[in-house]
Amino acid sequence: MAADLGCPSDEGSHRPARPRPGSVAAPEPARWGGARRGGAGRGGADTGRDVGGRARSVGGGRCGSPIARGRGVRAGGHVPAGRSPRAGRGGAGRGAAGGGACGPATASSADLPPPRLRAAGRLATQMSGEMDKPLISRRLVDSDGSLAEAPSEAPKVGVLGSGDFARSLVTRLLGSGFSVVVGSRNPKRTAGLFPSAAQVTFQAEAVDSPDVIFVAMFREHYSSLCGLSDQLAGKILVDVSNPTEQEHLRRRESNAEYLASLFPTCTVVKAFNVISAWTLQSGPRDGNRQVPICSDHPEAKRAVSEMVQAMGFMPMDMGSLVSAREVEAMPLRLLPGWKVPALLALGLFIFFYVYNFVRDVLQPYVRDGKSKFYKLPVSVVNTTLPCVAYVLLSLVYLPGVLAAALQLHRGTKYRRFPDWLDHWLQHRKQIGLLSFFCAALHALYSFCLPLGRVSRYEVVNLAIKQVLANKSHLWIEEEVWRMEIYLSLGVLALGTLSLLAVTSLPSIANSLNWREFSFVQSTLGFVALVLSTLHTLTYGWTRAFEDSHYKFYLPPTFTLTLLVPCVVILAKGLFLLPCFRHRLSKIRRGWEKDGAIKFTLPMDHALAQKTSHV
Ligand SMILES: NC(=O)C1=CN([C@@H]2O[C@H](COP(=O)(O)OP(=O)(O)OC[C@H]3O[C@@H](n4cnc5c(N)ncnc54)[C@H](OP(=O)(O)O)[C@@H]3O)[C@@H](O)[C@H]2O)C=CC1
Ligand SMILES: [Fe+3]
Repeated sequence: MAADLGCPSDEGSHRPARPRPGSVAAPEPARWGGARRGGAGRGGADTGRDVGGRARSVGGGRCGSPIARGRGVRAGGHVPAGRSPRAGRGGAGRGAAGGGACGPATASSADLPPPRLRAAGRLATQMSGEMDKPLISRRLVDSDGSLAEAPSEAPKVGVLGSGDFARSLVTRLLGSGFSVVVGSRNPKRTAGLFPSAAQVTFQAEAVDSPDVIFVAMFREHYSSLCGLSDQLAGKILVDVSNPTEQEHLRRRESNAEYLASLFPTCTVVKAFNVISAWTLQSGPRDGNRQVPICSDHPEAKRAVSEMVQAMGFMPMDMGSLVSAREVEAMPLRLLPGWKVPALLALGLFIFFYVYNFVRDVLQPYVRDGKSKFYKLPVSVVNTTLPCVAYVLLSLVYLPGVLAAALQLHRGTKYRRFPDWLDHWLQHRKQIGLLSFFCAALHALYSFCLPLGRVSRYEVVNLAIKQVLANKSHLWIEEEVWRMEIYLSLGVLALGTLSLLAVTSLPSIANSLNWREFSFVQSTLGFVALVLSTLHTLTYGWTRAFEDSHYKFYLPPTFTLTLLVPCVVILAKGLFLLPCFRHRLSKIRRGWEKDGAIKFTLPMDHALAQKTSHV
């Protein structure tokens, strides 16, 4: 908490001595015209006036779209003092008591000067006007491809810190049409790391003019900014930080809330923490465009959201600053939703691998003393993978069958499924993708089998046997047909599974309507299950009925794998019978057996009318 930190409230004494303006800043581009950054007139106050003036003229009427203008007006509107929950947090009591918060003792967010917020609104408005421009604006790119010069009318944004994240952020901000001032403890050392269009200066100077300041530093260094609390008052601080997993578990308070408690006169917005420095630099991609944002101040949130959009990302409103903890947990998650399916796949793999090992390796060794341990790396794995793929695929469709059976039994769809079934239904996509992964590996292993020494020796040995037995033509018609059908069905099943996997990608799924999506996932998925079953049956052929294939009294593996898929296929077939199908479709349209809602299908209604006078 703030109190632990004991940030000094006599802010003046801690403020670092302001450097001689212009001593280390990036070389001033000639085209900057009115926006004076360097030379004798580059002092903080001057810069502030320039930016303020610019913002005013932009807010006055040259912003982009009418929507953006409308937003800008709202954003710039008067904000009632009591609206910000921060007002309660950093109030006079805490300040007067000289608590942990940095800055003037009596200040609170209720005192946020409206001009600051108006400027933020104007900034957002101006930014949204830039949204339809390319991410890396042409005029910013030097002939050598580097970012050179920000346009003079660009809205100004501050960035504190000069690390990896700050550098990528600055590059993207410049490329999106912003003017950026970077605040560093040692600008001389770090200036060369930034594009020449960025102004790199001391922290105290950097926070003077911008209304939105990104704090691209680690949490433990936030308190070192306490000396700037006077200058930061009323500004929007964007917290981009991420805790480590241990820090997240140990601390109850999010980094953003901690920053807000240190600077009660500022408005803190949590954003960009889920975007890596690399993504910022290389530009947003489909899968990671979303930027969750939260803040207690709607106007500040809107201003940052529009910046996010201007930078090519998609803002996602996560509510007030209490959500920051949840937002900070997002990058810590390791493949959420995959844990149970992955454990299931691993469990099945171990089970079938051990089963195949006992049958194919241990049994010949124990019974005949034959060493078949060479089968462990490829052969046993390749017998195991299709079993896992096949069972997993049937487990994608089993919960749907169970849910239908439950609805038929209950005579309603308005009762919750048990939790385990709910979770199972939610994990079907991951289970399906793992099934596809195992099937693809099975195909690859099968392709590689002829490359191994084993199959080469087997072919040669068979040929020698044929020669010794004086046989010139080995051709078993039934075997040939079995293998041809088996291979063809396998390829068809894998092809259908690939289609399912591709359509589960968000970018493809979003381009399909609901009917198309459900046709692919439900109908084609079921076709894939049937094809896999036929593939397994042609592999097994008559082996299930031959004693020699029951090793240690264990049935062949394929007979085990057929159990669940056959149940699913039979149940699906059963639900297609008119009596079940009709009842199920009534239930899914809201009909209940004994409940309050009596639902009559239009057809029944017509029938009832026809027969009512009989
Ligand atoms: N890297 C990434 O991909 C991502 C990072 N983040 C977050 O961004 C923030 C910055 O990360 P990153 O850029 O990687 O970290 P770095 O360590 O590379 O940079 C941190 C910067 O903080 C500045 N700083 C200010 N005061 C201090 C101080 N007292 N001690 C040390 N440094 C100080 C330094 O700049 P100077 O010396 O110029 O003052 C330094 O360059 C972190 O909170 C991180 O969680 C979030 C998402 C992704
Ligand atoms: Fe196969």
